[in-house]
Formats: sequence, structure tokens, C-alpha cells
Amino acid sequence: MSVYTQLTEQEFRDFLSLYDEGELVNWQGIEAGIENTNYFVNTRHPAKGDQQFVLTIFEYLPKEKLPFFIRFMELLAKSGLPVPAPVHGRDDLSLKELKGKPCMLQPRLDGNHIEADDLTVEQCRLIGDSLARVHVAGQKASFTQDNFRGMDWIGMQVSRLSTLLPEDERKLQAEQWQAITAEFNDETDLPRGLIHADLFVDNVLFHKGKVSGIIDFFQSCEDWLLYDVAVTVNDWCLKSGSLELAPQRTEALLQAYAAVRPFTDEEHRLWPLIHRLACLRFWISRAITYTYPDHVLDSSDPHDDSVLRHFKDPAKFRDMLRLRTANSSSLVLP
Ligand SMILES: Nc1ncnc2c1ncn2[C@@H]1O[C@H](COP(=O)(O)OP(=O)(O)O)[C@@H](O)[C@H]1O
Ligand SMILES: N[C@@H](CCOP(=O)(O)O)C(=O)O
Repeated sequence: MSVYTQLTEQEFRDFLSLYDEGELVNWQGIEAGIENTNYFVNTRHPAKGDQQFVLTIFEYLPKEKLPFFIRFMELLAKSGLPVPAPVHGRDDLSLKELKGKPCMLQPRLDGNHIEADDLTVEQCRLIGDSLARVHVAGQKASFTQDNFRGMDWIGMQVSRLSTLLPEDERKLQAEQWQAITAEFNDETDLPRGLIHADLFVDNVLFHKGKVSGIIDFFQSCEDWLLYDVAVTVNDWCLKSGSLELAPQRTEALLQAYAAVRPFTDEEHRLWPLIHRLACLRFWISRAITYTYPDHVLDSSDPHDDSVLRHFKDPAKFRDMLRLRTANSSSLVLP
């Protein structure tokens, strides 16, 4: 469970007084998530009735990065996607502060998470369609933000980790980074746009056979659209208990995506390699969170047992990187 910032009842009440969303009924810390503190917060309003929200407190993201996420979420919600547009306070602003940390209130969307192993081919199809719609809607944006975990960041982490990793892992990262930077650079002719950048299964809710919630936009940014597709496929389309891609799931996701936004020739060519970029990125971010937590959680002491958190296994993406490299000829876009 990841609840880094604990709040008292009075602090919840004071916070809610900044909004016209009613009085506090109750709250509960949310177990999922590793980077931010999240609470379910229920209120009762004399006219609006019972309401359900999610309060997100940003533990390490700098305040200046947040307006982009808010604008992107608002744009997607306005485009008809099931994205929780942040709630505006009495001052008409959605970005607030609690205990010196930026925070915001979002509507709690209906639906449930599905365990990756239980996903159906239909759910993979639905998320392929939704992802393409996110990308198409993002093309309308007049605002942007760089990927703070993009190529520059990955390059920096590869050098930082080189003195800390075992020799075989250091060698693997160095070789992969060389292959990746040879193709992915300023001359790369891949379509770019606003991407979610973390569309893992646990960032989507399903309700009544539909995608009812796309959440956690706090890695979103401008980058290669195909990178977002690779990140998504690598979490949604695995065979049960394996890191191999399940052909039916993969095909369903990619075909549904391509029906909304067809892939370009350059995207077809670079599909096998962009998988390796996606794997390397999450291997590194997990290694940093898991093995070297000080590097990530600048604003809280990683050895402080009073905070509740959970970690994700970096080795999964190291092994997936090896597998995608070995099987690269089987990675084909429709
Ligand atoms: N708007 C929302 N509606 C419903 N549930 C939400 C919403 N936002 C977050 N959650 C719940 O909170 C959990 C953690 O949120 P998330 O944004 O993924 O946190 P983190 O950024 O720390 O990973 C999600 O897995 C989901 O269960
Ligand atoms: N999906 C990432 C973790 C990103 O962190 P989150 O707290 O924003 O979900 C992974 O699985 O490594």
C-alpha cells in the first residue's frame, strides 16, 4: 500500500472547504499505486447529493509539471473519453496544496480493475481502440510537455546504473542503449503527439463491458505514439504466467488501434526496436524505485516504516527486454 502522506479528519474537512462539493462523509487510503498518495473521499452535498472523489497528493512531481496533466485530462474528458477531469475549487483552480505538496481532487470513476491474467481478447481490443482515441484527441492540444522519463532521462540512468548493476546487466543495458540510440534520435520520422506513457492494466477500469476509466496521467507527455503502443502491449498482451506476447490479444489490441489511427511505414519498421525502448525504460524506473529508492522519493525517507508502499519487480522488464530482442522477427504491426 502506498500512502505516504497521512491526513487527519480536520485536514480533510479544511481541504474540502476549498470546494463546493459538500461535507466529508468518510475517506480511505488507496492501496494501489507506488508514486503518489491517493485517497477515496466521499462527500454529501445538499443539492448534488452523495459524491465520490479521489484525492491525489503528488509526492515527488514538481508543481510546474502538473498543469499539463490537468489540461490533457480535461481535453480527453471533453473529447468523450472516460478520463477524470480534475474538480475545480471555489477559486476555479484544480491544483491545490496539502502539507506543502501539490494535490488535486478527481471524480471517482465507476468500474473495476481486471487482473492481467484474466483479461479477455475483447478487453484488449477495447483498450487498443481507447489508446488510439487518446492519441487522436491529443493531436488537438495546443500545449505540450517533454517526457521526463524519455530518452535523455534513460541515457542518464544507464550511466548512473552502470556502476551499480551486476556486470551482465550493465552489459545488456549498454548494448541495448547503443542499438536504441542508433535509430531513435532527432531524425526519427515517427508520428509524435501526447501520450499516456503508463497505460498498464492497473490504470484502466472496466464497467458493463466497456472501458469506464483511464487514469493516472502523471507520466503523460509528448513522445512517439508508437512508444505508448509498445508500453501498453507489453502489459496487456502477455500469455498467462509468461513474458511472451499472446498472439490473439496482441492482434486484437493492434488491429483496434490501427482501425482508428493506421500505422505508418516507419512505425512498421521500428516496431520491434521500440519494444526494447519500452522494456528498458520500465526496467530502469523499477530498478531505481526498488533497489535505489533514494533516487526517486526525494521528498520522503525511503527507510521510514511509518509510510506504506509497495514495489514492482524490475527483473520482469529485464527479462522481457531479452525476450523481445531474441524474438524480434515475430513482432509485426498490422
Ligand atoms: N479517478 C479515479 N476513479 C476511480 N479510481 C481511481 C481514480 N484514480 C485513482 N483511482 C484508484 O487509485 C489507484 C491508484 O491511483 P494511481 O493514479 O494509479 O496512483 P499512482 O500514480 O500512485 O500509481 C488506482 O489503481 C485506482 O484503483
Ligand atoms: N506502471 C509502472 C509504475 C508506474 O508507477 P505508478 O505508481 O504511476 O503506477 C510500472 O509498472 O513499473
